[in-house]
Amino acid sequence: MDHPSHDNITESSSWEDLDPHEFLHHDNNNNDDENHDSDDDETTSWMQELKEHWKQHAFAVLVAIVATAAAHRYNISQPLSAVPTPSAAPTLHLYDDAHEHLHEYTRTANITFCDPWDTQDSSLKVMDFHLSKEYLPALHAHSAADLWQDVNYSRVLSVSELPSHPQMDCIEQQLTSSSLSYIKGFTYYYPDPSIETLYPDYDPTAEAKMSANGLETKPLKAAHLTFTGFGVKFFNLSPKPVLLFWDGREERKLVGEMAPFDSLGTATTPGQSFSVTPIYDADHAMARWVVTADDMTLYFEPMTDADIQQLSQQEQLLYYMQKLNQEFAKHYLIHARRPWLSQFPRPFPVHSMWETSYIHQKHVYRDEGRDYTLRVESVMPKVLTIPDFLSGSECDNLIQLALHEGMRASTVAAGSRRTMRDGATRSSDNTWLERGNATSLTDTIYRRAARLLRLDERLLQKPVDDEIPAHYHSIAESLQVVRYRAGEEYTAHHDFVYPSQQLWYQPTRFATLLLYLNDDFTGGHTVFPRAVTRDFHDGVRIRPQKGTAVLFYSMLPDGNMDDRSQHASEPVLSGEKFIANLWVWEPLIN
Ligand SMILES: O=C(O)CCC(=O)C(=O)O
Ligand SMILES: [Fe+2]
Repeated sequence: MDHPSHDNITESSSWEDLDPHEFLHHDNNNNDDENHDSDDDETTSWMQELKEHWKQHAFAVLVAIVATAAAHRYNISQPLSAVPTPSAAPTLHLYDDAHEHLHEYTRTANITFCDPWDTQDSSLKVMDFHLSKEYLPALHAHSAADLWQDVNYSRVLSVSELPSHPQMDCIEQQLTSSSLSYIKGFTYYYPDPSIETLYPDYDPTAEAKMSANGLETKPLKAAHLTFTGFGVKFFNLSPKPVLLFWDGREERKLVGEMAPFDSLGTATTPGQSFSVTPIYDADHAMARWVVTADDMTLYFEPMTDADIQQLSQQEQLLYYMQKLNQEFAKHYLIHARRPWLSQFPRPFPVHSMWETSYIHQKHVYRDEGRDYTLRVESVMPKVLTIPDFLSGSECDNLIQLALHEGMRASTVAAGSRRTMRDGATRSSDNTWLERGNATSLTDTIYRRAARLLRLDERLLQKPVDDEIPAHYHSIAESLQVVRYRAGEEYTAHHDFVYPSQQLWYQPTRFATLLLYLNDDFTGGHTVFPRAVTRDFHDGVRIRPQKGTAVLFYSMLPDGNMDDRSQHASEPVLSGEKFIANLWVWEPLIN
């Protein structure tokens, strides 16, 4: 979803820079079009697209308001049991019978400002973090959103007084009863497993004996990876929307639009250049970066203290929510030694994950009278294969269904709300197959997938707006069938999305179930170029086999996105490759 930038490196730029202060004080309403010739370039067409998008967006907000009100009317479910839900404003409860796993879902579920708890999960470790007192209102906003289940913070943002919350009481106690000048919090993080644990039959004593006997030993070390890519996340800490560009040597490409106080992510390699421009003037950059492997979160931060004072109360809150995330990310990086790509606070994944303790670990489960075997291909990232997940005729029928539906050029994400065609990144074509009725092949596959994922199959149903109680929420997309012809590929990318910070439940893709529908072609292997092994510099490569499923997780058990889940489809050399993707979201679909 998050697509890579290309390999050229910008050396000089042919457009001028703009003082961010001009931008902050620019009147969007009057001057939207001032710097545009009417019809001469591509810029004009995507500008029109953007304008169209903003028009549609206004409509989407209206729909959201109506949906929220409708949800309230239908009174979908019980409120949180532990905390009273104030009754004044409409709330969208996330629970119903099919969503018990979401019971007590709260954004701040795994942070505490009171006494830290013991770790229940041995793969997680407790970490502490310190926050400046200026983040108090932002923390308060998150806890209030938890109380109210305020899906898009609209309620939190519309009141001047937020309700009290036990966590906030703990912070107050901390600040009054001790001499702490900062807020001290606790959460868990997922430490990378050590290389020894990936190879449990490795015997270090054998090695010591060998070297004592003068024999050459090969200590267990992670292979040095040749691929240098990673995910970067850009933040717009300004009260206006901006455009993010990738700046190549000869061309610029729009990565997407960043809403005020929001972010955008992409996959890239060290040395790539990016810039931010006003939405009304794509020719003038206000900030530029050349990304390095040390800096994966990049901030467009044009405001002075005086500008911040000028912001409305809501804008200030959004600003400090983003600064809170930035502050937490520093602590996370120190403990976990990887960038924080989620949005703090972010609870752990609510869906279960298969244990991936060591490479080639096996799990067997029984479904409809048959045993299925999962084999761990990689622990970092978590990748498993399931041979014969589909039968040969199921694969053939899926291909036929897709061809009948009609294949169109594949697109990649451009921000959280748009997609675009980018043939250099993803040259395949694809189609979407909806989950059908109980007798259809697609329904069979969704049910089988639900049992593999150990999820209630109702969660994988398409949401039906006018049947709110049972089917309102879904965690699965339609089945995407992809065809790659010779020469076509999908360069290294992540499947997760970077949700807007203004979405309380932070929806993102959690797992990918990738189904190989044929294998009568050459090339087209799936590669995880950042997978840690002792042997391979290219990570882990999986050779497509008809009927085999690949299950991999885009999230880590601590709620962070797994940057190592980056993967690619190598170019097909001859023949045609067909796959199907089933994407599962967490906690709910956006
Ligand atoms: O075709 C493959 O092997 C990978 C496809 C993929 O990563 C995707 O469609 O997101
Ligand atoms: Fe993918």
